[in-house]
Parts: sequence; C-alpha cells; structure tokens
Amino acid sequence: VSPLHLIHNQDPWNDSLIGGVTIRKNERTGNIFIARVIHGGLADRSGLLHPGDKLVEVNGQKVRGLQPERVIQTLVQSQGNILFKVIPNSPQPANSQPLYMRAMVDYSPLQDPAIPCPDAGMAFSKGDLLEIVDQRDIRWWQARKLHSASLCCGLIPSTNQFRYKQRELWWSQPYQPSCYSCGVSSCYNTSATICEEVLHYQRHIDDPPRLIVLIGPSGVGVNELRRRLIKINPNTYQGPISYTTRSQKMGEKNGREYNFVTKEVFAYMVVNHKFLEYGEHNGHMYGTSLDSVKDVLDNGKICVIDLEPHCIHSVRTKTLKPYIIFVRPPSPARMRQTRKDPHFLDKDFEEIEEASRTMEAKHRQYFDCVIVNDDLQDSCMDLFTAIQHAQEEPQWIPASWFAPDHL
Ligand SMILES: Nc1ncnc2c1ncn2[C@@H]1O[C@H](COP(=O)(O)OP(=O)(O)OP(=O)(O)O)[C@@H](O)[C@H]1O
Repeated sequence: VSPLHLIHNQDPWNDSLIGGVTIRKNERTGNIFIARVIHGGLADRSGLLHPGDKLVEVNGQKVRGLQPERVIQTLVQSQGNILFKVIPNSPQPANSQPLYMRAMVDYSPLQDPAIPCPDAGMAFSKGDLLEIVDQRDIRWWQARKLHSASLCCGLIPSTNQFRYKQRELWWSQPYQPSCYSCGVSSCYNTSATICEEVLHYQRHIDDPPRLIVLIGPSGVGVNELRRRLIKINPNTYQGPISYTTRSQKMGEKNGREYNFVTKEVFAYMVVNHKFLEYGEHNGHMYGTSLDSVKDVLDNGKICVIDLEPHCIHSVRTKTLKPYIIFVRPPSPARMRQTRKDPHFLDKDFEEIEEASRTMEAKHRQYFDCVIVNDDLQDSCMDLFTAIQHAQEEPQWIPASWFAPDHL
C-alpha cells in the first residue's frame, strides 16, 4: 500500500474528474478503482496513479463500499493537499506510437448517454485533427486536438464504440434525418465512420502532383478562379478535357475544347465507371473522366478540376491524392459590391451564402483548405499559395492512401 500526495487543483475541469482521474466501483467487492488517468491531467503529470490502482483511503477516510459520487464529493470539498492511499496495479503500456485521426462527424460528450464520465469527454467537430494517445480501453479512447493550446486529453468514443452505437440505433429507431441522442450528428448513417486515420505526407519530387479540386456553391466563382489560374500559368496548370454528347460547334476541335462522343459511347463510359463526375446540361451529357485527369498528370502538369461535393468520394484515391479547396462566398453585402455580372439578383447572393453554409456543414471534413472569394485578385493569389502548399509542404492525408494495393 503506497500513500500518495496530490495537490488539489482548483481548475473546474479537474474538480469534476478528481484531479484528472475517473473512478469506478466494483459492485461485487465494493472496491473503488482508478478507471482511467486522463493524459495531460493533474494525476498523469504526477505519474503516481495508474488505471486499475485500488483506492483504499482518501485523506484518511476508507473508501471501500462508498459510491464513487461520494468519493468525488469528498475530493471536491478538500482544500490543498489530498492524501490517497492506493494499492498499485502494474501499469499497462499506452500506445507506443500515437495515432492521428481526422474527425468525420461532430461529437458532443454532453449529449452522449453512453460516455462513462461526460466531464472527461472531449467535444470535436468534423475536420478536427485528433491525436489518439490511449487506446487501451476498446470503447473509449483518450485524445487531444492537434493545434490546440491544451495538452490535456479527453475521452472520445473509439471506432468500435461508434459502430456499436450506430448498429444499436439502426435497429431501435425509425428513420431520423439527424440524431443527437448519441452525441454524434448524423449517427444514423451506418456506413459513416467517426474518424479517419491520417498520416503526415510530404510529396516526393518524383511523385505525380496532387490533384487540385475546387468545390463551392454555384455562382461563387469556382470556374472563374480555375480559368484565371490556368490562363496565368498554362505551363504549370491544366484542366482535363471533358466529354460531351453535344455536337461540335464551328471552330471547336475534338480533344481540345471537349472530347465529342455519341450518347451510346457516353452511356458505355458511365456503366464502366470511367467518370469522376458526370451530369446533364441543356439536354446534353457532360463528364470528367479519370483518364483525362491522368493525361494531365502524365504531362507533368498540375490538374485542377471543379467538382460537385457528392462526387468527392470518386477522387479520394491513393493515385490522385486530391487536395480539396472549398471556395466560400464573402457576405451577401460584399458580393453585391464585387459581382458586376448583371445576371445576379439580390436573392442570388443570399442563396449562394445559404448553399455554402449547407455544403460546408455537410462536407467540411474533406476540405484541406478554405478560400473566401472576395476580391478576385486576392483570391487568385490565395489559390496559388494553397496549391503550392499542397504540392511542397507536408499535409495530413488518409492513411489508407499508403496501404498496399492488395489490401
Ligand atoms: N471574386 C469575384 N469578383 C467579381 N466577380 C466574380 C468573382 N468571382 C467570380 N465572379 C464572377 O461571378 C460569375 C460567376 O462565376 P463562375 O461562373 O466562376 O461561378 P461558378 O462558381 O463556377 O458557378 P457555376 O458552377 O454555376 O458556373 C462570373 O461572371 C464571374 O466572372
């Protein structure tokens, strides 16, 4: 039995966790155990308490048989030194290598009835980069947000726990477009994952350039930015030649403006999954094929495409390693000032803003970068800088893009 001294921290986060540990009662024996030690918290920094340690006394008071809430109350009320008497458990090693994940959903521990200790939970939003520092509990991991000022970790559901929760909900509930009952928005989608493992990737000089994908609400200026970028530096950037079923106009050359094909050929290409994206406009079909993107890359140029957000999955492959840039509109008032196109009506600017908000809420976990298209020249510069970063600086990309092909 070893007596330990911990200084009680007045930080309210630690108060509710009793100095950065959560405790649990064994209902059969009445013993109280340390369930987990929160990484970066007070107890962790002391190095004195470990998961599985049996708590015998707190400030001289025996705790066996007490409810955990009662023990917490004693601790919350104590001032200054706290004396724990514990029977240590041999500590298990935490992960030797931290795991890095990108959050694919929004999560709030306060809305998750399954979490063992909501105060110890960590909220996160789609797109946040998380460092998973402890996976010893198969249901609840300890994680911290990268680029956050706090070194302290919080509990998040493991991928197993998330899947289990999704399956449970799928069987128990009628259809709900969005569900907050497990703390996770859009948890009803059984194919969703809570996080995607990511690795820090530095493109090698011999690797093909990453595909640059521009996404934004219709009218925000995605095409304008893309056109300008290619026009300013045609030796570096290029767009793929699209396929169309519309007839060739005077002055157009097959393979230059478009690849002109018959409806039958187009349909054949659709069935054989040749297109990253395709759609209909004015009664004609248009499509961007994977092969035409590869042609640009094979020419040693940076391929820049614009894409509808529902087609993001078609480009998220290890071959293309896309860098996805979301083009966001400025405020409607700013759009009114900057957009000189007479086709725009006042209500269009409100609609563009609304569409942008919806698009971002749904897909922001896939965006590597966001550009606000306010002043056109500034936005072109921002785009140029973002593309340079994508090609020349280390970026977080899905770990699956490194997996061997046969897996
Ligand atoms: N920053 C800007 N300042 C002023 N005008 C802009 C700016 N960006 C785009 N525009 C103008 O706004 C109009 C719409 O731009 P664009 O055609 O690129 O939109 P889009 O996002 O590609 O939408 P769609 O997919 O519907 O064509 C064009 O007239 C374009 O010149």
